[in-house]
Amino acid sequence: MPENKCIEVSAAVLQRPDGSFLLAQRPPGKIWAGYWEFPGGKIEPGETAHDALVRELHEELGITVQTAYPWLTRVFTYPHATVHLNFFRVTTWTGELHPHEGQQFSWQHPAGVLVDPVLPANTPILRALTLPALYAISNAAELGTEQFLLKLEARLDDGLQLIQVREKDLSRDRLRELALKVVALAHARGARVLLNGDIEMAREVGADGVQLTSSQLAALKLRPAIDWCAASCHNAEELRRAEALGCDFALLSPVLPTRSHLGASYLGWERFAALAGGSTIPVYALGGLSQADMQMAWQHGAHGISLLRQAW
Ligand SMILES: Nc1nc2c([nH]c(=O)n2[C@H]2C[C@H](O)[C@@H](COP(=O)(O)OP(=O)(O)OP(=O)(O)O)O2)c(=O)[nH]1
Repeated sequence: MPENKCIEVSAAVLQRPDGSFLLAQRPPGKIWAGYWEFPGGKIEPGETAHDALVRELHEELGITVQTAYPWLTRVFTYPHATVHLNFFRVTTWTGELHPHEGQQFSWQHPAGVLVDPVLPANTPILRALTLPALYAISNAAELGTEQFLLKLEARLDDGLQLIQVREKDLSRDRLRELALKVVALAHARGARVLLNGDIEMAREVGADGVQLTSSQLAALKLRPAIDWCAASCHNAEELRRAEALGCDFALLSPVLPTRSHLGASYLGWERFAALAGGSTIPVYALGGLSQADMQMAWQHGAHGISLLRQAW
């Protein structure tokens, strides 16, 4: 088989409301037999990635896909070929799961996958699945620190899992103080915190990661050594840069007009979809949104949404 052969593949992250997803074991006789993967297969000539997904899930599992959101893509080179994987999140389907090709299936949770081994191309995909749909941005600037911390506690109790501390008006000392409190509250409830723009302080306060500003993204030659590294992007060039730097996910904004940038231009959902489509890292939609926009964001290729005022 020629080395440069690139196989187009569609794969489904079949998700249940509790967040668990289905993995399938590759059957004997196939390349990488015994390895666990997301159900799917090769795109046939003339098919779209979505068509192939629907066909494969019908053939392999006997189900009919009802809702499939385009999510991530990934190119990976195996000794046998290079694969271009198109991952969809499938949230509704009809029919009972029935293994038509004799393979094993297992529902797994993002917090800890218990089957082994998983196809090597899928490692970052499993990590991306640990990211929640909602990414909340702090708003101590408008609420005041005390009020913000009270609201944060309540949201954490409601299940908030990912927070960005972004307070441009605070002095470094006040920001450190706030970030330490946010990290303590969040970690007590298993939530993660990223600090905007300050890699050193993110480490100092024990944050889980850093949210790079677009100017940091442009200037950095290497991904900062910290568990989670996200980037704030506004166009295709910045998104490609975030992917190339090895960022774990991106924010893409502004999707809609926002109160903080009145009169500024915004992307709109079609442009958002064109930019986020084909991304190799999860993209959160940001700007002028509310929780009610989640479905819209998923339909346009977002991993989820990021909220500032509307989060609290
Ligand atoms: N289905 C699937 N394939 C994956 C995943 N990750 C990954 O690297 N791959 C690779 C393995 C294979 O090289 C390729 C899929 O090809 P395949 O041989 O399974 O496709 P198929 O089901 O159409 O098989 P066949 O009809 O040609 O036998 O993509 C994944 O999560 N799901």
